[in-house]
Amino acid sequence: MSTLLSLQNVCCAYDEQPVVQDFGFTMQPGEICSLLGPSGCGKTTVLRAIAGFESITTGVISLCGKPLSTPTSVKPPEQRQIGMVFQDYALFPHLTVRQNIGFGIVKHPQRQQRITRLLEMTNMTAFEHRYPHELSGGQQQRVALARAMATEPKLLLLDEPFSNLDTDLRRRLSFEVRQILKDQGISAILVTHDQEEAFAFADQIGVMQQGQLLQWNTPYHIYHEPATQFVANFIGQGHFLPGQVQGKHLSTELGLINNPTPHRWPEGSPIEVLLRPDDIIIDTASTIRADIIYKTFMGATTQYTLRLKTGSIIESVLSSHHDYDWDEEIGIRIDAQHVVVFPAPSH
Ligand SMILES: Nc1ncnc2c1ncn2[C@@H]1O[C@H](COP(=O)(O)OP(=O)(O)OP(=O)(O)O)[C@@H](O)[C@H]1O
Repeated sequence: MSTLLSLQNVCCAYDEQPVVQDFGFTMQPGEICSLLGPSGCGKTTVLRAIAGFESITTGVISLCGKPLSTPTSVKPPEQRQIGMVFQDYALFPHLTVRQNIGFGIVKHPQRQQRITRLLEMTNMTAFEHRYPHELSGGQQQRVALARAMATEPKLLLLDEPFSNLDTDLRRRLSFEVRQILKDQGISAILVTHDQEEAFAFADQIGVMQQGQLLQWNTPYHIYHEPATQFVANFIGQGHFLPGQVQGKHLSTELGLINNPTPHRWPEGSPIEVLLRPDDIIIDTASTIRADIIYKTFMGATTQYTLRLKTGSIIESVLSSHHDYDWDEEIGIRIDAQHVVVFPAPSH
């Protein structure tokens, strides 16, 4: 399959101040990706460079093998066959839903049929004669999506499109939009700082920090095999427990753990093991004891914050059928499928 989008060694700067550095990834047709990272890390700048609103200082951005941006040439946004959906919907207030959707396809030979199809696809047929101010936030975002899809772009760029909506609607709409994109085979890049949204929406996720791409992989691999400590901390919950390399194992205060990379560090090297809440289970017979210092009931599960005898803090998530009390001492053990280890930071 030929590559849809490729970024190679892309750098972007504002007033000669670099904000995106040596950025690179590729996307296949039909893929949905997400750029995830803390505020100010450069997500929107990358998206705007792909759309053609920002120039690049090094590297190349190509679509279907043809360069869109190089440091010396920038194809204008309207010639890129790339659609964009923004956080604030950006609908035309004086146009109806139908007119908004049809705005970019005035010369389309089957304009009315296409609009009707897009109205159906986004479940907005009943609202076609309304104006944007007569719509809810979720409905406005559906119209913005239909308008962006009207021109049949090769790629859709979604810049925090759900962030103005309340949590419940955000989850539902992002699920719906993913279905529409997948049904239509439309490729998309979602920019978000909400990791749950990125996990639910994207086939591939790029985690960014300070203008750099730290890891580009599936949500599963990003969660279970984070490439750096920053990714491990940023994604999901978890605590690092200190330990040492001991043969094929890692020696920790929770006992010996299988070392997934036994040849990586010499015997005795200080390391840190990432333990996710689902890696720690209750075992009443265990000699490893921990005190419950905090407990959060979450419906189907309860999350316990546990203090080990050394003072280290870890977390455990359990079915809420079990109900342990604050301050209760419980037996625990590790049941980790994916052990993530980093060298201990040198102080
Ligand atoms: N027009 C601009 N002029 C100068 N600096 C800018 C401009 N736009 C963004 N920046 C800076 O570039 C960096 C990256 O900004 P960007 O908007 O790409 O980050 P982001 O990851 O999308 O952030 P957020 O999640 O808060 O939207 C930030 O430090 C920001 O202050």
